[in-house]
Amino acid sequence: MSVDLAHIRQVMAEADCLFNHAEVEAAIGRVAAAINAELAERNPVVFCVMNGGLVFAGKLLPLLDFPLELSYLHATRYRNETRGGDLFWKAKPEISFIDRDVLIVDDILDEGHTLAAIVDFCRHEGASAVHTAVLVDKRHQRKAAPDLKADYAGLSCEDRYVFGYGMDYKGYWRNAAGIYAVKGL
Ligand SMILES: O=P(O)(O)OC[C@H]1O[C@H](OP(=O)(O)OP(=O)(O)O)[C@H](O)[C@@H]1O
Ligand code: HPA
Repeated sequence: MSVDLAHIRQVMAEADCLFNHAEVEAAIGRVAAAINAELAERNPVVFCVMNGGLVFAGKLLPLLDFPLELSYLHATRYRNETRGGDLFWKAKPEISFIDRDVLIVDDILDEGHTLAAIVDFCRHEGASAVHTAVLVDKRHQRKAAPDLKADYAGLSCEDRYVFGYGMDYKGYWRNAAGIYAVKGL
């Protein structure tokens, strides 16, 4: 599929900045402090949810000051689109986490189907406790379950399609150094 780079550039030029670099970094610092306070003695396996969780995990991990193991998994529901579909596992966890605490790190809790499915998977596969951290929780009433929340959420954003800090618009702008909302979405 060919990509219209002019459109991709225009989306950034017209986007609304919801959180600038300093605001996002401060939020990541707060999440790290909370995790340090609560999980330091739990010897967790931290799973970065690819691709979106990459930037958040990369910023968060050096701020955690206790022993942990790192791995990744890749589950996707959006596949470079702006609407979610069925969850598709591109890579299931390879490291054993039976009887271990697991910390799932992802960029965004939107409708929450992705996080809920990953949490179910980890519990089913024998994790003793599953903790969740997201950079952004999107505010709306369409959550997969009404009480669905992450244990740690850096920021709460309005109900718009957002990108930056790992989150993509059509596969682009995961590298944006702030969190932006697409004009009109
Ligand atoms: O709460 P939900 O509505 O389920 O959406 C959140 C998920 O969607 C995005 O992943 P995506 O499917 O786009 O895969 P990607 O991270 O590879 O872009 C994001 O990284 C979350 O994992
Ligand atoms: O608003 C979003 N932006 C980027 N990726 C996403 N995945 C779910 N919601 C979003």
